[in-house]
Amino acid sequence: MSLLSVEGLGVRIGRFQAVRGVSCAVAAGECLAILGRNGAGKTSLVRGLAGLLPVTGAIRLEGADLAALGPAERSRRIGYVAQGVAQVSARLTVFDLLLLAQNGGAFAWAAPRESLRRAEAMLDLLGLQPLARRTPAEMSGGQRQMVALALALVRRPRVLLLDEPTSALDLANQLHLLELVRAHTRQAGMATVMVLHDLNLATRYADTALMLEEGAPIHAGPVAEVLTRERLARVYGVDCHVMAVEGGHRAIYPLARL
Ligand SMILES: Nc1ncnc2c1ncn2[C@@H]1O[C@H](COP(=O)(O)OP(=O)(O)OP(=O)(O)O)[C@@H](O)[C@H]1O
Repeated sequence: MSLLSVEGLGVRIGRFQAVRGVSCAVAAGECLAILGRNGAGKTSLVRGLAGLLPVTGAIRLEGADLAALGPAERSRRIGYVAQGVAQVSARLTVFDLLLLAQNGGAFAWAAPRESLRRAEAMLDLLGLQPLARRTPAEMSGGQRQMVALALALVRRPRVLLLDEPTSALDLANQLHLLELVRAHTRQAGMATVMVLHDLNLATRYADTALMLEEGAPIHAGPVAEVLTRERLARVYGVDCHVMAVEGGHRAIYPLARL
């Protein structure tokens, strides 16, 4: 059974139908990449899944209808890291934020030992120990992007939604973050949905992909089947060389705009 399944999903922004007719499923331990051109509806789709935009159709989490869950339960089960790197004004340190996140945002005078342990483990996992006593205002955009992932993961969600999680990261950190996301997804048996513009990162780290065009799905399946030369030409208007590379991955090299 899929951990996350979506059937006939529509997402509206006000009166605008940003997404329509999306059906897909993500198994426990797998990563789905949401792909498509600017304005295709990728962010709207993940915001709909996160409960931040009104949806039609069905979203099921471990077989249960998501609409039946209250907002607190929903946010406990679904971790969401938004697009862009927000300027957080809170004068709280990364460590405090990691404790607060585990408590559903509620302040507690004394954090349980388990929460302290988990916050430490998350700092270690993401290599964020040197930043533990800093506030987000005292960090770079890329560092804040790593912290945003830590804040989502520390709550141990069943579904992780990431909107362009590597947009502010250098080459090494792009790989570091996505390796970590994939390993954590497998190990925790989560379902991860990530919007990615970098098709090479998608072929390397996603198991499956969903390509959107003008709000509608045009292809879904194993990532290698979705990212073919013909489809890239049609969707992006770019002729690409799609090569098999070491590790069984594919590399996509853009040759020319068509
Ligand atoms: N507040 C809004 N009101 C009306 N339409 C909107 C609003 N916000 C976004 N849209 C439109 O919804 C469509 C989908 O936007 P969305 O942000 O989901 O696209 P995207 O695929 O994530 O794009 P990008 O790759 O540029 O981030 C776009 O055509 C956009 O112009």
